[in-house]
Amino acid sequence: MAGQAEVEAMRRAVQLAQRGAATASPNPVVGCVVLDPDGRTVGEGWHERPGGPHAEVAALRAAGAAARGATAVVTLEPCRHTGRTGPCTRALLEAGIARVVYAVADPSAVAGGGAEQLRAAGVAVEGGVLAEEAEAGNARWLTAARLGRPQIVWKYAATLDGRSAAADGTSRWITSPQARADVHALRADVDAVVAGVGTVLADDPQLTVRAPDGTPAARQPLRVVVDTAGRTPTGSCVLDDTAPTWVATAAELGVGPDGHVDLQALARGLYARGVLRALVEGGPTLAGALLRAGLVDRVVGYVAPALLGAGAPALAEAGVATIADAYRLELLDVRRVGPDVRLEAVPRARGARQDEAEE
Ligand SMILES: NC(=O)C1=CN([C@@H]2O[C@H](COP(=O)(O)OP(=O)(O)OC[C@H]3O[C@@H](n4cnc5c(N)ncnc54)[C@H](OP(=O)(O)O)[C@@H]3O)[C@@H](O)[C@H]2O)C=CC1
Ligand SMILES: Nc1c(N[C@@H]2O[C@H](COP(=O)(O)O)[C@@H](O)[C@H]2O)[nH]c(=O)[nH]c1=O
Repeated sequence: MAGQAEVEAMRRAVQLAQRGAATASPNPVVGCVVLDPDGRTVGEGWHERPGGPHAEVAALRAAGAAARGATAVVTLEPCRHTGRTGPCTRALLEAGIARVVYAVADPSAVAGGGAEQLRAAGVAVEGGVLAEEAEAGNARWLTAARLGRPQIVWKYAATLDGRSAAADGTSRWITSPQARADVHALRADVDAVVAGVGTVLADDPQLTVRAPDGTPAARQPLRVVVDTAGRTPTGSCVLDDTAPTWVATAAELGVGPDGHVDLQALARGLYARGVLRALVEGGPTLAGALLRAGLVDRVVGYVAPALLGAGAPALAEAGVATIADAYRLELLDVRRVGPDVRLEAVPRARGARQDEAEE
């Protein structure tokens, strides 16, 4: 059982971890406190940026010789892999740490298993201390690590009758400037903005984060065009130099069951590029295919009080033939944005009706 001093040290380590909140991505935030056998803090550290020292290494450096026989209290299970820096398990062993207390297990295939390795080397190891607090501070990274892919948010803009373009293909603009500013806040909060080549051909979108006056933000997410045969025209706005762009083709990723880009490979490819959360901005065909592939974790809909009566629906074929197969979602949030309504929802298990789900 972790003693009082260790629990307090973990609380401190959770705070320290947050110092890396703005800079650690795509790495996790991690904090570490080294306690001597009397429970006194002899070193503190946190992970600041990818390529920089891990929290354990920073704390061990601060502790110096006092680390021998001491306890390392760390918010994430120490890694056992060599990435840009060496494994933390080795650093802990070399420093002579006698006991390791961690909060959350490392779910990643390459880095996980550190606890076992330390135990095998004779270190006393205890996990799960203040796990909830540490988990909350690292939710984005942990979700992606457990899935082995980014969290995928599908955003669409539609009229009250559920259309995302008019009969002639025009769709600028369905929603208000206020709603579109909200979309730019969504973009600013993700690592990639994804669209199908159909949207690129129809809209020539820029897919960047911009202020209302058009000024691009300093930090831009990766732009991704899902484009089986590489039809993205040279000169497309999405290929300008405002932000990096990945044109994801079948030549690179292979084809999925429907003959287009393999979407599971796309998801893994995004993760490999450090994308922890991706925003899919259509169009309806790609959104339907992602839903079928089980690759939509959250939906954000902007609904404008307008009617079209004809034109493309917000969502095309998604593998639903009968009402029992409908995707049912749990509504998390509904609010007005200017004249429009913004809805946020998460998919539930297929086929679960609202009334059944409430029983
Ligand atoms: N209001 C809104 O929120 C939005 C509206 N729109 C509107 O939607 C329309 C464009 O729709 P749409 O053509 O459906 O656009 P999409 O962006 O969904 O592009 C569809 C294309 O993506 C490519 N693709 C690559 N891999 C896959 C895959 N695994 N599954 C499915 N498609 C794949 C396919 O072409 P290929 O196989 O050749 O690669 C496919 O034709 C325009 O009118 C635009 O204005 C678009 C976005 C948002
Ligand atoms: N029409 C429509 C949207 N369309 C989405 O925005 C993209 C344009 O991005 P950009 O060129 O960066 O401004 C477009 O290709 C499509 O994905 N979004 C909305 O919030 N409201 C709207 O009414």
